[in-house]
Amino acid sequence: MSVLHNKGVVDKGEFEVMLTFENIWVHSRRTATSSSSDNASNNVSNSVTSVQTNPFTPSNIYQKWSDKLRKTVRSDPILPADKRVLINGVTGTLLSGQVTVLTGSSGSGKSVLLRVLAGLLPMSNGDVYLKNDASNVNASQSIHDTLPTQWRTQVALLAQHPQLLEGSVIDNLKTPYRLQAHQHLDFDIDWHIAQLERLQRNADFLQQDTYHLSGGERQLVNTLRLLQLNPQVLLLDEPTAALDIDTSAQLVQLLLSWLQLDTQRTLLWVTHDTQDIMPLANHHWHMQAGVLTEVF
Ligand SMILES: Nc1ncnc2c1ncn2[C@@H]1O[C@H](COP(=O)(O)OP(=O)(O)OP(=O)(O)O)[C@@H](O)[C@H]1O
Repeated sequence: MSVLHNKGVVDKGEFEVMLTFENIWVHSRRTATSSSSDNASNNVSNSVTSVQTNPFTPSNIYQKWSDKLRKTVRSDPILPADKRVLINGVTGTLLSGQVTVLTGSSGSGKSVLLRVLAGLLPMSNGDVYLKNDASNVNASQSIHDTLPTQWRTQVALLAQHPQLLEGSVIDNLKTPYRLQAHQHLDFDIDWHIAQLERLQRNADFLQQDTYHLSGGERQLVNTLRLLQLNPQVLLLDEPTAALDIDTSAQLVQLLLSWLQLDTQRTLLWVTHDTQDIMPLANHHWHMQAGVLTEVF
């Protein structure tokens, strides 16, 4: 039976709760309004109608298209700001040492959920709790009571499109240590060389210019840059989407070995390709139109 110790922290048998989220809602924030489109098209049409004589002049042809455009704009439902629901009251728990796979069609809200959990996107309602790393007892910290920079040292998001800086691979790997949140950690080149060996690359890779890296190699650098910082929760947004079969398999192995090396880690893995990671999944969640369901 589950036992609630503190808010957001529950024992789940042999596994510990690393992260739990409760009743999360996210609404879209619209910045452009339909009325401003109307005004814009009105302004154009006003200036055009003042010169109409020949129906085949460019300005009259423009007028025809402008009228058509205005009709299209008006036929759209006009939603007030904060009306569209992107995430619909979702709740879930990530357990230690476990891989949770999240599937769902394009635009269903998977990336939005990951960004909320990583503290990169504000939620309209709800809470996220992280197991308190410094404590042996079952206590947790809320995302609302934690500095974003502090939160992101423990809950890391591996984005779909890696952003690397100009310079060498090793320059990029060292970059996080310049941030205050990671200044207590030391860059460990031997760890990187060992990981590169597993990825069938030698130490020369560290000196390569990131400008010349392939999409797959960029993702590998991005992954190593995050893993070296030892987050408790790793959120993966389609990490193998741009990789060939071999590199994809290597990355899956790298991530799973990393997970198994410490019992205080968990993975939430968004994917469309259920062949690479699904056989290894402990849990499967599915998202549809912002609603999360547990498949197993
Ligand atoms: N910051 C934002 N503000 C408003 N709407 C957003 C924001 N981010 C995403 N959306 C919208 O939320 C919906 C869900 O987007 P999301 O990126 O989570 O989809 P996804 O399930 O990850 O899709 P894919 O599998 O294609 O990556 C989309 O309609 C998107 O346009």
